[in-house]
Amino acid sequence: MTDTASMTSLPYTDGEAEGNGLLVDGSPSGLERIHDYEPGGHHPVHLGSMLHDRYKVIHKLGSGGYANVWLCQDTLSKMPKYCALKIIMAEGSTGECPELRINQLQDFGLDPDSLSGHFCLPLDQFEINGPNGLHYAFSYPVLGPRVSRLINIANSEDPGAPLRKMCLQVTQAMSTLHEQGICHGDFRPANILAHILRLDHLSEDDLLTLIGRPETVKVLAASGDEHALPGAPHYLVYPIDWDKVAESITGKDLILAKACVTDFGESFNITEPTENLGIPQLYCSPEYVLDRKVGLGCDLWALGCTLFEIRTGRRLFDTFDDDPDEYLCKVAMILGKMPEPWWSEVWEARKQFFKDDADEAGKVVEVQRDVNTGASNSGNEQNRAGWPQPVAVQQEPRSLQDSLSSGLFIGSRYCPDGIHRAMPKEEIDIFSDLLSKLLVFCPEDRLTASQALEHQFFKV
Ligand SMILES: Nc1ncnc2c1ncn2[C@@H]1O[C@H](COP(=O)(O)OP(=O)(O)OP(=O)(O)O)[C@@H](O)[C@H]1O
Repeated sequence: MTDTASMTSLPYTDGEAEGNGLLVDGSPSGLERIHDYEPGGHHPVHLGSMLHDRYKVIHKLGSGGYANVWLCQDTLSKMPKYCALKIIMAEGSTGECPELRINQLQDFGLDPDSLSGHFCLPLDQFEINGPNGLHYAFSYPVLGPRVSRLINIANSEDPGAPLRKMCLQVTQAMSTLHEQGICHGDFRPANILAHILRLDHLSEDDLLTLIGRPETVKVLAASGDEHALPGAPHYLVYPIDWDKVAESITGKDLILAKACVTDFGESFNITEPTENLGIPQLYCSPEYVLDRKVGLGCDLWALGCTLFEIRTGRRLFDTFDDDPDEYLCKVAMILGKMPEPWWSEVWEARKQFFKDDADEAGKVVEVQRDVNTGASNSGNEQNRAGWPQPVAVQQEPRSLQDSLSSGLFIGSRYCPDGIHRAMPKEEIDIFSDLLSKLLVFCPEDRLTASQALEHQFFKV
């Protein structure tokens, strides 16, 4: 059990009356939701279980919105061999499952061989029939933490060089995909993981010494007793703590400065664009937020946000929640006034935050608002509780250079003040130039991924 888990005295439930009535006896941080163990939900898995008569469960790699990912040993192999086994919830295991998108793209003519250097492609695919229904399962190569929080690299003497190298790799990945007529649709750091050294020669015991032994938390019935539900496990497993691995003497060399894009779930053929992008607000291009326009430009905007995040460990347009107005405010504060008709007509709430005209320096000018009520003094009555804080009181960055000037910062519970590294002035200038050419309001004017590869930033 983790420290936080052992400090918690009452069983935890992550909602009101949960469908399955189960409780987690500790911290839910990093875990899948316990009430997702019900018909249509997750497949219950225990450490040591054998799946598909082949994959022995060793540890947990993570969980997402519709799947758990387990570190498994492939027992078909005589030598130790490991994989990441992604088990999709039963209700997601249909023909619409995003994980199957790679097969559809292949049917369209996508060449997986040309992608294999940059993308994490499935090795095996099968079905599991369990108490909660039928689940699709996919095995993948085992990867490490997301590329925007590589503590071992941030701690190194010159983190700039490896981080720029990873920026180059993700730009190459996007360029390869776009050359094949595919828009990724969900390009962001959470979907880009670092490669790790091969684990395959290690015994299970040596592997667990390296990555840490699994920590678990009990799953109980509402009464506090053991439960007897066949559709739920008796404990949940906390995922591998990559920060801890990166801080350890043996683990710090395990994680490599090599990026791998993991997710094709939102990808589409550019001749048949989807109507809705699945990418979170933080990485959405303004033409999608304001006009619902979808295309390669959305990927290029997301690439700009992603490069910033890889190099700095911080989000460029960081917002408190998914509020589109707050997001557009952040964008305008850094990139300036948006073109028409967005500024005057399409972005309806804009007048509550910014004046019509920019100042002499071309910066947007905020409408003065009452900090306590959020009401603007422009006479507009539409303000309401919950509007974003007036941006002026937050000392917001006013340009890409400002945003970059705080350098690299990664928070970690193993380092109380976080890890901070300055970025040289010359690099700030060159990097802000590249970002300014990707984060252009008009999608047609953005650098393409292959043009971006020619930028000076990648030659520093
Ligand atoms: N091949 C892999 N190697 C190591 N860890 C992985 C791998 N694939 C996924 N993970 C880990 O598992 C977590 C969940 O995986 P993933 O994001 O694919 O699930 P999901 O349900 O598709 O998520 P989402 O909510 O983004 O749809 C990831 O955040 C990552 O930490």
